[in-house]
Amino acid sequence: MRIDVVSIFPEYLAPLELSLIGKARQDGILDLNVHDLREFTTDKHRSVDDTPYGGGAGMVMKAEPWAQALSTVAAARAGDAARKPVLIVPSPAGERFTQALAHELAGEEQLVFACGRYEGIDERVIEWAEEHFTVRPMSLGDYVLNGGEVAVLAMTEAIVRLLPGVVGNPESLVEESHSDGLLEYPVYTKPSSWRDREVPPVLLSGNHGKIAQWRRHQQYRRTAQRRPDLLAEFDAGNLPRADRTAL
Ligand SMILES: CN1CCC[C@H](Cn2ccc3ccc(-c4n[nH]c(N)c4C#N)cc32)C1
Repeated sequence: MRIDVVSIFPEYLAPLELSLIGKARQDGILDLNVHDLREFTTDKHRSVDDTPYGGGAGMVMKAEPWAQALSTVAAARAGDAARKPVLIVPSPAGERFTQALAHELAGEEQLVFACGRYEGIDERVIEWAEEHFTVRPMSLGDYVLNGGEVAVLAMTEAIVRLLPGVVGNPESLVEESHSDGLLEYPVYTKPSSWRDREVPPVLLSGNHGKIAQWRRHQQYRRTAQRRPDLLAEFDAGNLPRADRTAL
């Protein structure tokens, strides 16, 4: 997978050199390219913003630097030339980023992220970009950040970790939160007794059927307690009757 990120703060993306994402880059699984938007300006002040038409607080990001940057990225396309790369525009006004979307986007050959700042990017850029990209405004969550970079860090990690060869044990991707519509079960490790708190005995039993049943039940309990909205969506018909009464 190729990922291109355009930002006025390229150093914000430095954490993508670390840990599993960094290893994916070293292993050739991920080709990550970060571009400084100011490299695509032409004035001596390297201007990327200006005052908003219609008035209002703050500044808006100018269209031309973005068009120059995104055209350069589009030209460096990876994979099937007939398939437009996906341009993800982090925005509080975007579709909500979810684990399902992470899986969908992990199937793309190239992703481009446009990190806005100030009050956002001139809307005509989004309209123009449709010629070269499949444009998807996307929100990390229902709260306001100061720009798109934090969202790109989170989205990139959520997507890239799903690529084959990135996570050591692919099994761990199966039972994690949101992978099957439920929250993940609690985990424990040595020592079995810690500050008078014991590991649930079933986990020490060696009975894999009972352990699996206990873990599934914990998933339902946690989801019911912490995210009843998810349980409403989840097909409760999968829930064994004994587990339902215990919720
Ligand atoms: C129009 N608003 C006004 C308030 C300040 C905003 C700053 N900003 C500028 C670019 C930009 C990009 C993403 C996000 C963002 N916020 N929350 C999320 N989940 C996001 C995501 N993805 C925020 C951003 C812009």
